[in-house]
Amino acid sequence: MTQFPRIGFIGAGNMASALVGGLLAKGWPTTALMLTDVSEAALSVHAARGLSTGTDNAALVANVDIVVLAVKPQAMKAVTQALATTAQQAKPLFISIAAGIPAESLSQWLGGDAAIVRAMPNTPALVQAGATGLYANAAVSHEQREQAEQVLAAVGIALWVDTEAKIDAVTAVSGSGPAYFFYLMEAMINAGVKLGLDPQDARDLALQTALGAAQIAITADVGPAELRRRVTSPNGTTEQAVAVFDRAGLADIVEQAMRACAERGESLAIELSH
Ligand SMILES: NC(=O)C1=CN([C@@H]2O[C@H](COP(=O)(O)OP(=O)(O)OC[C@H]3O[C@@H](n4cnc5c(N)ncnc54)[C@H](OP(=O)(O)O)[C@@H]3O)[C@@H](O)[C@H]2O)C=CC1
Ligand SMILES: O=C(O)[C@@H]1CCC=N1
Repeated sequence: MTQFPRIGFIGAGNMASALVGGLLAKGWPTTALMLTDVSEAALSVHAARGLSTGTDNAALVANVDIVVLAVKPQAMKAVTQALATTAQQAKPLFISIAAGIPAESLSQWLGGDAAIVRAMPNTPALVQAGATGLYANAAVSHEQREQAEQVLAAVGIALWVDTEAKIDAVTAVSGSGPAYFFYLMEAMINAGVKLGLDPQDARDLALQTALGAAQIAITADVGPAELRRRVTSPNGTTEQAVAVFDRAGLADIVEQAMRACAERGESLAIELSH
């Protein structure tokens, strides 16, 4: 296996930028990373740090080991169909990070029998704290599987799921997950201000608390339920807050939100797979 496979990103938006930023910080050589996009503005930040950028998606496919398909799901069919001839000649590994789009559709659009890994990463990849679920179709070789894992594990944790349908569940937990925590952060900061804190203080306290809670939950030898119990003194303050969450049915709301997220993955597949 090449030590650093050459990776080309088609689409240089939010998620590609997070992955590229994380890979660069991890020591991935600039010469092994390239990007294309229809938007010069999206490319300029990458060009400024010495990466090869351009607008010719087919030229990129012909020059890399791994193509990361990082355009919106709605753009995926047109982008991949335009690459079919080059894909059949170059036979790179394609990693699609798009929500919803099935590997079978991508393979067909790319001319058939394409090696496709579906990956569902998340934006904390930027700080090597990413969480990615991976699924490979039958055309992916053992070496390509290792390469895909090498790339995503460089920017966080990467785990394989055994059915493609589980990518929708990964999306609900970790792909979209950062947004849930940001939502909670926003709500806590706003509430802290309403309780009388200076906005900067509310922000610093809320964000440091999120960081600390995540770090302790990752390293502790007990689960989140026990960690919560350790914060919750009998007849104390936390108990009152958690009682409000329980009365509002917060756990049920979280489940409903995550089901809606996973179901959107399924409906994107129905809308966009033909
Ligand atoms: N954002 C996230 O947290 C996550 C996103 N994803 C997936 O990643 C994918 C990208 O999402 P995100 O980064 O948020 O989206 P963005 O819109 O930020 O990035 C997509 C980029 O692709 C460009 N683009 C459109 N058409 C083409 C084309 N023909 N050739 C090259 N580039 C093109 C877009 O340009 P323009 O805007 O001008 O159209 C845009 O700059 C999606 O499929 C999404 O499901 C997966 C996990 C997490
Ligand atoms: O919202 C979306 O559709 C994408 C996929 C996961 C995170 N963002």
